[in-house]
Amino acid sequence: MEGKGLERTFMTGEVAVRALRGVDITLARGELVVLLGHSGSGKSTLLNILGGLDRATSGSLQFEGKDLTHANDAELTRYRRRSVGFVFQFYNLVAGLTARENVSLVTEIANHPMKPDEALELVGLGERVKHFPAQLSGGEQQRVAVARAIAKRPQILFCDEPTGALDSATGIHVLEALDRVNRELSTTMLIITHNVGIGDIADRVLRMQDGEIIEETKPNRRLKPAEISW
Ligand SMILES: Nc1ncnc2c1ncn2[C@@H]1O[C@H](COP(=O)(O)OP(=O)(O)OP(=O)(O)O)[C@@H](O)[C@H]1O
Repeated sequence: MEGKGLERTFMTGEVAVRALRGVDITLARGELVVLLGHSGSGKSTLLNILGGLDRATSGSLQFEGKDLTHANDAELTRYRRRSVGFVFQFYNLVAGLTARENVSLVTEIANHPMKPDEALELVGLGERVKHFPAQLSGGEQQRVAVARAIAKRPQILFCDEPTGALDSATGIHVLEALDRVNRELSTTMLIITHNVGIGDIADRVLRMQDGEIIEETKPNRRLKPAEISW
């Protein structure tokens, strides 16, 4: 996917906040990219635009040869539904449903979904399918959220601070689940974090500041999540 010259200005009363100031970004198929940056640098704004949750004020956006720049609401909804998965900091699971049922919410409306148990197996929760969210740790709940996001086999997964609410040891299990999904399903991934250490599990690291990408690095070797700490 490719964004060019992306700008996003928010108007709050008379005040204009330029959250994105001309971002060029390309995500190759199957690539795992980590997006670093301090609070307020524009990471979530960029993710929301790439994921079709928001529109750029100017600039262009392409996905798999399709132009999303001028997509209407129905086209953006179709793009999100068919092609995109999201994982957010807070897991947003339905408390009254088991892990399996939470994943089924998505697989029932998708075109070629995995079986819920297969998705839960992939994130290491094969033994927990009948548990309710309250019976799972924070890291396990986040892995259910990952299973839910990938069960419809999206081409691209956007993760906004997926380990933000977790301690390092638990967060690593979530990153292991993401890493496995990326390798086994070749799902393209963009992971937002302000945790510099997480950059070591990526194919490529981008750093944002004041609405711009100011640095791009390619680690010599992509580390396994178990090899990092923060
Ligand atoms: N809906 C909105 N209305 C007005 N201003 C907004 C809105 N969303 C974001 N902003 C502003 O845009 C800038 C970038 O915000 P954004 O949430 O993208 O940053 P971030 O890097 O994701 O930060 P964090 O790490 O805290 O989530 C900030 O100055 C923020 O206040």
